[in-house]
Amino acid sequence: MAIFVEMEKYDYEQVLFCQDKNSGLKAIIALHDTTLGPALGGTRMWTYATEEAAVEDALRLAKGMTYKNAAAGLDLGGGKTVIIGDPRKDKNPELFRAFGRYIQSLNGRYITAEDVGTTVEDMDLIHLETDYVTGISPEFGSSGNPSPVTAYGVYMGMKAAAKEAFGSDSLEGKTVAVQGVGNVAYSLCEHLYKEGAKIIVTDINEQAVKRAAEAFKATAIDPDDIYDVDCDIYAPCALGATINDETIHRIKAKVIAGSANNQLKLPKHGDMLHEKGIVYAPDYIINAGGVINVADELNGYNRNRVMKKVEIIYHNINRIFEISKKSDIPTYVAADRMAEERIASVRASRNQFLTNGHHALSRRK
Ligand SMILES: NC(=O)C1=CN([C@@H]2O[C@H](COP(=O)(O)OP(=O)(O)OC[C@H]3O[C@@H](n4cnc5c(N)ncnc54)[C@H](O)[C@@H]3O)[C@@H](O)[C@H]2O)C=CC1
Ligand SMILES: CC(C)CC(=O)C(=O)O
Repeated sequence: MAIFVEMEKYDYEQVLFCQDKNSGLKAIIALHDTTLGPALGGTRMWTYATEEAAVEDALRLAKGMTYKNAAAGLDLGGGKTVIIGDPRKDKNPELFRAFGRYIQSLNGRYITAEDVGTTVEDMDLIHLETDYVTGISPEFGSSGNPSPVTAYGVYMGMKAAAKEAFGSDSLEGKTVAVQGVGNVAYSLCEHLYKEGAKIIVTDINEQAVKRAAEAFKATAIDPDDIYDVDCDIYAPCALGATINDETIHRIKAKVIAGSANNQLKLPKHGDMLHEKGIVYAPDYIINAGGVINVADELNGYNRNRVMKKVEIIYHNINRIFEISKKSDIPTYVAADRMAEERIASVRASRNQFLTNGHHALSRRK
């Protein structure tokens, strides 16, 4: 990969490669755009097939955070980290502390939190080295694991998408096929189960499937069968790019609404969903609950306030559908438009001359 070509193509601000021989840390922090404020986005730990795949993931995820934070109305930019390694085998306290020092070196330009493969305990280790970390243990006045709040937002967004597709936002009796029953999806299933949805689950981790199948009377299926199953709603809640050339013609659902980041492998897959009349709730709109939750820590955390704020996802998803219908554009394009307009308006107003402490002229006596 020609890294500067890639950075220029999507206008990335900065990419930081971090290594610590002692602990085995190999991390990539990607900062996409800080027009709206410091970049906030989680840290993913994953076994990547190649270093190039890790860089690509960090870049895609960071750009997604810029759009997610902008569309959610947060005064935050977009960034993300990937740590190369197996979260079950390669973690050690020194690794997260070394990573925490790298975050501290960015002096507030980047704030992290959990993502796939990282936990509240990992964030607590990072916190030993820097304050620029959220989702740490509640005893520090923090919000802990963001996943239940992400799940609540996905549930709200799924209801809005159901209303669009079926004329009612009730999920009672609807069949929802959930791919990946990790932190977010387990909590999502709790909401679905309470509302009387029929749940189908799959995961590459057999224990995770068993736990969800037992708790929610869900039907367990093999990972590859999720695309062929008869269902009303497909909820991708594992990794990205599951809507692709191989899967798109197999999906029978009328609605796609799930927590995974970067669900569309390529933009053309969003166009294809639009042509097929499948109601797609754009990933970074529907899964913004987690970041709304951790962002609240920056002002002194209040759970009740957060749960109210997260309900905005229902309205944001509706707004996307309205823009999509009015302009006859795919929903992912409508979402991009909403986010880009907010960033552009802030960027334009920042072009005004400001005599603040950062401007050379303000130091003149
Ligand atoms: N945790 C959060 O608050 C947020 C998470 N997300 C996104 O939601 C998704 C899920 O996140 P978490 O629940 O936190 O992660 P997790 O790691 O707890 O759960 C992911 C699950 O997907 C399973 N999985 C991986 N590949 C699979 C495959 N090919 N087929 C079936 N299952 C597979 C894993 O075994 C795991 O159980 C990720 O894409 C994440 O980036 C987005 C916003 C916030
Ligand atoms: C803090 C996380 C929940 C934010 C993030 O990385 C995401 O929304 O993907």
